[in-house]
Amino acid sequence: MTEQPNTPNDSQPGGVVLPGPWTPTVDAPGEAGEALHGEVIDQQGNLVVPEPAGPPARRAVPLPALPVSGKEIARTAGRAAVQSAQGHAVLARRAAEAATHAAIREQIRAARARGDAAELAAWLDRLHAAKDARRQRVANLPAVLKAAGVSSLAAVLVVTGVLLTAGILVGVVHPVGVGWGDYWGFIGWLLRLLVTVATVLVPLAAAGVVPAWLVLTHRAGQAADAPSWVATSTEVDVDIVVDERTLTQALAALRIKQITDYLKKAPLQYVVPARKDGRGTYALIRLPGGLPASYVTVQTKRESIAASLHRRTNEVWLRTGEDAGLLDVWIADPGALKEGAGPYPLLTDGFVDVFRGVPFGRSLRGDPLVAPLMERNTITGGQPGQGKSSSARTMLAGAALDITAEIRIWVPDTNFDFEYFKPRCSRYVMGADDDKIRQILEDLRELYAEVQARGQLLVDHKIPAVTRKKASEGIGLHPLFCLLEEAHLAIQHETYGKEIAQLLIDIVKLGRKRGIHMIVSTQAPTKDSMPRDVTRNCSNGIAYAVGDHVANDALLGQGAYRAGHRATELIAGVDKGTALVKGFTGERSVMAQTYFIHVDHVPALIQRALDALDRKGLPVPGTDTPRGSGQELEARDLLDDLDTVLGTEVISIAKVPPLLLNLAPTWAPYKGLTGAGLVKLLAAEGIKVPSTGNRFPLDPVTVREEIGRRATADLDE
Ligand SMILES: Nc1ncnc2c1ncn2[C@@H]1O[C@H](COP(=O)(O)OP(=O)(O)OP(=O)(O)O)[C@@H](O)[C@H]1O
Repeated sequence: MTEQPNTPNDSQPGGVVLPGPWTPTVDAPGEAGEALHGEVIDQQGNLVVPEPAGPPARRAVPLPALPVSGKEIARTAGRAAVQSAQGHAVLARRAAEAATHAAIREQIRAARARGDAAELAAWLDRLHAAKDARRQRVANLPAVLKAAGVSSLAAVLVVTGVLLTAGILVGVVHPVGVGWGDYWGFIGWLLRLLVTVATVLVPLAAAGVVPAWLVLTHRAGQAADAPSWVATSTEVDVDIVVDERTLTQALAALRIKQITDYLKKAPLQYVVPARKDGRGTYALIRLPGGLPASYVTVQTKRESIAASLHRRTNEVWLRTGEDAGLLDVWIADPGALKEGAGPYPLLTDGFVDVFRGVPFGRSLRGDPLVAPLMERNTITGGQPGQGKSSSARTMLAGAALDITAEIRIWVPDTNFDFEYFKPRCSRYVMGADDDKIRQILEDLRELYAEVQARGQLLVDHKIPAVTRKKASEGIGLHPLFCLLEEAHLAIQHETYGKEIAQLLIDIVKLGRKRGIHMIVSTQAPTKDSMPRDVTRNCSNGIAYAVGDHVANDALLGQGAYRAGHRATELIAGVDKGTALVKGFTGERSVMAQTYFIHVDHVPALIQRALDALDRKGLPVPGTDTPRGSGQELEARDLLDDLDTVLGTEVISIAKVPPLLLNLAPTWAPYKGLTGAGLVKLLAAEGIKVPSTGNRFPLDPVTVREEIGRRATADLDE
């Protein structure tokens, strides 16, 4: 029987890998602590609650300084009065909604529209419960009033009784003869005191209540449109309250005929009325007249809706709902993007099971996002300085905290971004010179050989893909995470680029089922800088601000731009650390804010992983196998291979690549090799193929002469 991939299991070498998306614990995997799903626990066992994000920052809207005329002042006062009046209507409507249980009824309508029977039943129960509770309150009202009346009467009687008794004692019984006159004088003084207190307090209370009421109604009235005759040119830019009314207005402003005609007859139908959803407002709208939602989700309409609602375009999210006529709307609170993802949850504590994914950031709505890793590859791209390296660092930090995972990092450039990962890596290359790129090529050849070897292991163990259990058995199927940073620099290298590109293609195609995850990072993927077979095989896509739809679709999938999934709307510099990601949730794409791990925080994090390995007496995964050994690392010589496949006759160069491929079918450089490519390779070996009649005939004698020349050169040396 075959096993299900990605089934967590606790029988790995090095101890128990604890479940949970990133399963932080009080100690290293396999040690004392019990797993707590998705919660971060500090060394003392306390739950670490991430700092709550502050309130959304209001954008300051610079207004030109205009001279304020008397007319403007009058209009401003008029507007305040009108809004206060409108506020009464708004409050009355809210009261009516509360009286009719409107909020519950909305949920009932939504559940009915979704066909969610369980949800519908639950909301119907809630409606009945709310109605019963109200009925009960009304039924109890006479008793309550009666009780209040009885209590008041009793209080009056008690006070009167006390005063009378006091009067009798004072006026009649008292031995020193304090008379009735003094007693009535005292009662009169008491009454005057009460009247005085009342005359001071009542106007004071009235003076407070009226302004408070006006402020309340004015605020409520801001949600309604004031008439144009009280509009001024110096209005403050108030936030638009996103509700059914403002959404309808925004849709009406699109001037789409079906919507305009429909609104003349009836209000728009809100399957889910506008309601607070995370850091924004959500609504589901049934578009009228057979209008497909895809007509509204396009860029220009989205911009227009954003303008109507005083939002940035990337704060407005429109999608086609469950059927073509349903428009799914989510509008971020102003400035919600600026809140960021908050601190990385495993900064000081916790470990990970990579089969459950690693912490990545938060969605725009504010939900935590986990990057799935197993059976996947990741491509990340965007303009310089937007956060590509940082997101790769975040993913690899997670991987490093699973002590069963091996990590290999290649940076074909001179930068410090990943230096602190070095002690946790089995292969690490950083540098831009030819030697470094050649080392990267050799490491990729080695990795490709490992892909092949792991394929055989899957066959031997009769499993279609690596599972947690198999990954933990120490049979060479442990999770392996590789990063090729600034991949375009390696792929476009004059000498080694072509082979690197071909190896990448083969590795991303075959590696994922074999427990190998490749992260390729680049700026703007084009057909020259990133083979399409690589982008197509990366089911995780992370797109920071990109310049055009080509880069967008290379990162987020074919057709993403047309369907409105656009990283082109992110603004370079402004939206640092914010990316549109695909493959992380059930949605086609989601706007994500990445956890940012400063380079200086990496050493402690890596040390935690090393300590955990140490406690288990385990080496850093992969470091016990020296480079290039352990696996059958092919090293072929082109001229020797040509000597083998060529006969004695001159042959057209176009016919040679299939012969080479036939000789070494798994040798990456021969895959996809063309006649023109072979001409270039031979030129690099010092053999010039003539173009004669555009046939480029290859003379085997030339090849064998070169082999002979090298042999004697070796002897000469
Ligand atoms: N998630 C984030 N939150 C906050 N700031 C971030 C985030 N990611 C990146 N930054 C900021 O952006 C800067 C650049 O990030 P990073 O080096 O990851 O960008 P890059 O896209 O890899 O750039 P380059 O292509 O030049 O290497 C960081 O130093 C940091 O200040």
